[in-house]
Parts: sequence; structure tokens; C-alpha cells
Amino acid sequence: MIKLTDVSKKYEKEMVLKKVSLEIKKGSIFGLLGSNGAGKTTLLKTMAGIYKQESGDLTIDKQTVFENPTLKQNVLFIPDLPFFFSQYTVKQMAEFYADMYKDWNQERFDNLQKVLDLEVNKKVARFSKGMQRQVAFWLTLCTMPEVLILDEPFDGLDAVIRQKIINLIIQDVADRNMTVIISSHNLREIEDICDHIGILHKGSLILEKDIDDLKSDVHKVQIAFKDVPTSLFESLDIVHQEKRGSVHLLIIRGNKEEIDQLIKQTNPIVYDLLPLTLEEIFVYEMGGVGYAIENILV
Ligand SMILES: Nc1ncnc2c1ncn2[C@@H]1O[C@H](COP(=O)(O)OP(=O)(O)OP(=O)(O)O)[C@@H](O)[C@H]1O
Repeated sequence: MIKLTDVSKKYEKEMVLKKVSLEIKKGSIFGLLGSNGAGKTTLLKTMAGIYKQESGDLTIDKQTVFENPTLKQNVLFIPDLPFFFSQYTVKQMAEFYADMYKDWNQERFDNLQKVLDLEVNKKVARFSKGMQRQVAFWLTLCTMPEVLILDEPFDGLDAVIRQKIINLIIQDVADRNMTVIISSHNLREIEDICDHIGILHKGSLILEKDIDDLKSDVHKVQIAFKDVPTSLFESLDIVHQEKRGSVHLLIIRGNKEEIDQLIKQTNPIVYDLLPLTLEEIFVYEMGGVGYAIENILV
């Protein structure tokens, strides 16, 4: 388990992470969301033991990460701009990784060459941006990581490769109980892959939840009446409302069946109860901390 307790981090005088507390269970795929500059990369690099926090505790399986080379054998980080030695071919990079990582799996490396179909004797620097990212996944997955930390991992990958890489990650989670932390601005992707999410805003974690719980707790309702029953609006936990013509668009917190029952009793002439997408939840939660856009309902 990855456990952060009141983790704070600053660059010079600017406090970038503010008392972040979080637990990520083994075998979970955790999506880290947040506005630009929220501190996601800083948090990922701190979790990967690249940065040391100013205060607070950060452990993976009860061990401190920073300056712990043994633990780091199994905690791998792919940054948004993967790094390679400029003159090295893929094969030479693989030899370097094989020397560095005790669990290096050569058989997997050879198998993945067929999946990714990249030339091993070509200098990595000569590959395109998306191909270099594939090489980063290729090398990293062959170290058989227990924790995989990914910063904007699928940027620049085409849809086919993206799906191949997602499948490889999900397979490792299922087979080896690998833990994955992914930061991304692509909420649809996060919604598809992750089981938990956290939203970081200005260095503070403003929400952390199981995606299914999050979605079952908040609903979008479109509703119209002949005569508007004001008592209904009072009995619901409405967190946002708009009116378009005679149709009320509401975001309501609470149990779906109870909401449904209360609404149906009032005999609406138009009525739809829908789950919110992660994108809508994100925009709504960000609105709650003053990072809003108008008219989030569509
Ligand atoms: N090396 C650094 N030195 C000083 N300040 C930094 C450094 N790296 C990041 N920052 C600052 O820390 C804050 C958080 O940056 P960070 O890169 O962690 O955010 P982010 O959530 O990953 O952003 P984005 O979504 O735009 O990639 C920003 O205000 C940024 O300017």
C-alpha cells in the first residue's frame, strides 16, 4: 500500500503540495486529476522518490521511498518526457535496464518487440515522440514493477498502441497485483482505466474516492412539470440547478432509488435520471473550489 500522511513540498518559497494525505491500495489503478499547475507532477515525483517532501510521511509497503534504492527497484516512473541516453539504441537501453533492475525480464522484452514492432538496433533519439514513449513503456514493463507511476502517459500515442499499452498494464494489474498511478487530463481515459481517483487543486487533495462510489453518489436529472412542486426541490439535496425553457436541469446528491421515488411521486411530464460522467463530476468539483465554467450541464 502507498500511504501519504500530511505530505507537503515546496519549491523555494512556494508551497506546491499542502498536507496531502492519501492511501492507495495494492493492485489499484489510481487516477490523479487536477488543473494545470495543481502539483500532480510534483506529487508523482515525490511518490517515486525523486523529490523529498518537506514534511509528512510517504511510505510504500511501510518503507520510506526517498533514498531507498532497494524499494526503487520495483517503483518505476515514466515522466511526461521520457529520458534516454542520446546515443543509445533500444537494445543498448535494454542492456542498461537489465544491469540496473534485478527483475529484468528478457523474455518479455523479446515478446513485446513483436507486439510493438519497433527496431531494437535503432537509436531511441531517432524515433518519433510517440515511438519513444512506446520504448519507455517497453523498457519499464520489462523491469516487472510493483508500482508504476505514469505522468500523462498516453499523450502522443495512436489509438491502437494506446489500447495495446493499456491492455498490458491491466494484465499486469490482474496477474501480478501491480499498483498504478496515472495523472492525466483525459478524463474519459481515466474513467475507463482507473478504479479510484483523486483531484488535486492548488496543492491540496480536494477529493479522493472510488469511481463507482463517486458516480453512484451524484446524479443528473432533467425534469419538467405542469405545476412545479416546490416541496420536491426542498426535499432533494440539489447541488446545482439550471433552467432551460420549462426543463429543470439538476445535479442531485444522494441515493438513486430514493431520488427516483421522490421525483416519480410528483408526476413529472419530462423526467430523465442519468449518471454523471467523470468529466462532469470533475468540472462540478472544480466549480466548488472556485475553478468553474458556466453551464456545465449539457
Ligand atoms: N522545478 C521547479 N521549480 C520551481 N517551481 C516548480 C518546479 N516544478 C514545478 N513548479 C511549480 O509547482 C507548481 C506545480 O507544478 P506541477 O508541474 O507539479 O503541476 P501539474 O499539476 O503537474 O501541472 P500540469 O497539469 O500543467 O502539468 C507550479 O506552480 C509550477 O510552476
